[in-house]
Amino acid sequence: MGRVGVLLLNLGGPEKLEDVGPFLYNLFSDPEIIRLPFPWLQKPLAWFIASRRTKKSQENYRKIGGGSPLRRITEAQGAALKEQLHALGQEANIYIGMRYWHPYTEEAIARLNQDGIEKLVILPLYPQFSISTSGSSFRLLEKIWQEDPRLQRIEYTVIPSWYKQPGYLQAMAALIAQELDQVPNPDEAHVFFSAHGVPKSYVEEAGDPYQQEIEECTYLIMQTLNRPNAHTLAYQSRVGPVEWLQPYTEDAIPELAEKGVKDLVVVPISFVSEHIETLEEIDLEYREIAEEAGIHNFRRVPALNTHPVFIKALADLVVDALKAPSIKLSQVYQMKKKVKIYPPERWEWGITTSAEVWNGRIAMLGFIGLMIELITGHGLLHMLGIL
Ligand SMILES: C=CC1=C(C)c2cc3[nH]c(cc4nc(cc5[nH]c(cc1n2)c(C)c5CCC(=O)O)C(CCC(=O)O)=C4C)c(C)c3C=C
Ligand SMILES: [Fe+2]
Ligand SMILES: [Fe+2]
Repeated sequence: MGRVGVLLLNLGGPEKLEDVGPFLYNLFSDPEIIRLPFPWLQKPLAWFIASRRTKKSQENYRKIGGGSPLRRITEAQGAALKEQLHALGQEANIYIGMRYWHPYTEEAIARLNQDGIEKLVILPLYPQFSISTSGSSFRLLEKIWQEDPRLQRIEYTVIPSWYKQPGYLQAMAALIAQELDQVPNPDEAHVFFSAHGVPKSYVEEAGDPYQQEIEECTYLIMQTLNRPNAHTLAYQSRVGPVEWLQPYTEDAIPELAEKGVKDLVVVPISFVSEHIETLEEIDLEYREIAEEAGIHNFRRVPALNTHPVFIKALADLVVDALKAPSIKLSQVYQMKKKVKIYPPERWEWGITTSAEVWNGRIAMLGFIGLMIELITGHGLLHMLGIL
């Protein structure tokens, strides 16, 4: 086998408070994060939303020490993975490609090109697939691949999602068990899975398999845990005015308290590292909601970070992927069957899918304009500097 590389894909996070604005701009510039009818509107709207959100987001990052720990943790995961692969007899270089902050995916690709990597495993650090996370990174990679002929010589394979991997499930179950055993009556504690949300339309209209993969993952973790505890799944971190997957974490916690739950063990399920949504949103915001609602024991299961069973699971995924028939970037969306590739782009006359898509887009544009006018007191054209 030639020189082997593993490309770890992740979201990225601002390292300093000054990074928050440009990080948010990068995030909202992604059409997989805000789906807009007209591409030309993407950048101005990204700038607008990022400018409005920066201050509040900076306050949250300040509460967790002034920046995201994501880069440091992902680098530690990469180093541990390299060591574990070596122990399994598989030498490999590890590359980290972040979607919205340093080290960017483009930088990782430039480095693996320089190193002369001949065989590459693309492994997103998201256990479940979503259009907005792994899907967005895969789309970016497809574009980079098309533009760089050198990459076409690399034999690569993609791991689309891996939430069923036994080692991953065991590591999650071990961390949950450890937390349950800290409460006075472990069997009475309620296990509360809090997944990162996505807009409901991603699942219902665009066919994102995310909700189904999260639900199945929750079920598999509870089976692996093999304890009698009751459990709930809810979704956190909603952004913007549209409906996201329900129930929302901030509503589900007081509802459980009302039903008499006193001990709550919260499990962050969509992400394998500590980040702002665990350290700030769960540990500070949801804890306050829970305590006000009468929950005595609020415990949060730590993220997997460099848990040895988890790192072994990642190494097993890589070793298995190197042996299996390769999966191409263009195949991922076919495998995640329900995902529609893109809405039809060409106009067709009559009551057609295309007409409905365009009607929807025009309505959406009107809606965005109205929202901006309501929030700011100025019209969209005024905001964009056109009027
Ligand atoms: C699997 C995890 C994630 C999904 C799904 C996801 C979808 C999604 N996110 C936003 C908007 C924001 N996300 C932000 C930060 C952020 N998001 C994830 C993970 C998922 N996002 C992580 C791990 C992080 C934190 C990185 C870090 O700095 O530690 C932010 C910025 C923070 C803030 O201002 O609240 C935004 C905004 C949307 C709109 C979306 C689905 C469409
Ligand atoms: Fe997010
Ligand atoms: Fe948040």
